[in-house]
Amino acid sequence: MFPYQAVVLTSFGGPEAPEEVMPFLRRVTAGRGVPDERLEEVAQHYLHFGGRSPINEQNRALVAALGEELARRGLALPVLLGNRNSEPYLADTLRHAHDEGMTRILAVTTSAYSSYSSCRQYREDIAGAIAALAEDGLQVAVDKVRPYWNHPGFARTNSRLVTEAVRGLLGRGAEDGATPYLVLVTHSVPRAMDDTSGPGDGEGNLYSRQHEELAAAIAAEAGATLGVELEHDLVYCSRSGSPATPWLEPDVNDHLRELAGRGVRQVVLAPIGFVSDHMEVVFDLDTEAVETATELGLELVRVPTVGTDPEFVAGLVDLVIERAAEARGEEPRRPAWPGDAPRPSVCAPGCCPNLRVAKPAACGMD
Ligand SMILES: CC1=C(CCC(=O)O)c2cc3nc(cc4[nH]c(cc5[nH]c(cc1n2)c(C)c5CCC(=O)O)c(CCC(=O)O)c4C)C(CCC(=O)O)=C3C
Ligand SMILES: [Fe+2]
Repeated sequence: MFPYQAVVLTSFGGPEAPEEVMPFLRRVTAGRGVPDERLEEVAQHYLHFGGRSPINEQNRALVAALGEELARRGLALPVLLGNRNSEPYLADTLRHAHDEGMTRILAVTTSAYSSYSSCRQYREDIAGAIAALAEDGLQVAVDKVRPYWNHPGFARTNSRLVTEAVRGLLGRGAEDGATPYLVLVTHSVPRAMDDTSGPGDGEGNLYSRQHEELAAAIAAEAGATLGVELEHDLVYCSRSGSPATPWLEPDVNDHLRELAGRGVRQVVLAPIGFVSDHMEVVFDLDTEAVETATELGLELVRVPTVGTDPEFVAGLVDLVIERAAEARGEEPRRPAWPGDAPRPSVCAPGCCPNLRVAKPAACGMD
């Protein structure tokens, strides 16, 4: 028996028209201490693209790809989309699912790592959606697949995409024979959020450590495949919040300046922190960082995100099957690369805490 009646791709959401931009930004930042100047700046990023984020279309493509891969494995499971910050909202999606008789649902988030923003906040919003239905006497149960930063489907796909990008640059041949420099990039978060990422017992900084570990593994594997010594750094983009609050650094633009100063001429920029080419990627990287690189005379190649890459999609379906086996009380094989420590599918109590207000969170032991 398959324990779930549907999969819900649980994502951030984004605006699709200019008039949706400010309401979206206010919803995302409610109670999060983001200054108005920052909101106006980010509104301009969206308006630069006609007020439309590419994220929803990308999620719809992933929903379709997941449905096809599930069907290919003999699992005729509906795949739904539920967002945290724009339509279709998660609560509405779960309500429709309940109307169709689906009461046990598996969430797959579009976020791979451990931290409050990338894991617990999704769990809080899942709990909020379940509570909204419960107010109307409707019961749904939601489980979630584990954070998949080190699931081979995500990690190895990133590694292959980086390898292909570096190979492309090597093929063109730098006149001085220099190897391109690999810069891996993810969303910055407040230092306090990173410090508390993970389950307390000496495991803080899980967010930055997971990225560091994957970045090093990719650099080593791509270098070995191509027979070159590939230097790499992990950097951060999309810093928000108050300028007085410390966030993870270095910023990608500052780092490109430093690399150019050290004589680097070619950079491969790999957004390993994101699963699709959404606004952070098309603005903060493809617009802003590309502009910085151009000013510096750096050649920059941006690696694609995993998107709907078949190896990534197959990995997500593997995770669905793994979680279903766990729900049946079995002990499935839980592959991990890099390392040998897959994250638990049910989060530990107090994992990646909300540092502002205590809120109920689903898919965990608290
Ligand atoms: C770790 C992380 C991810 C990766 C994990 C994941 O994917 O979830 C992520 C993804 C995303 N973040 C997104 C958009 C925004 N994030 C903001 C603000 C913030 N993000 C934070 C963290 C993260 N964010 C944090 C700590 C803040 C500060 C406010 C707060 O403490 O919550 C703001 C407010 C304005 C600003 O200041 O930038 C916006 C508009 C979009 C949608 C893009 C699109 O529309 O295409 C996506 C996928
Ligand atoms: Fe964000």
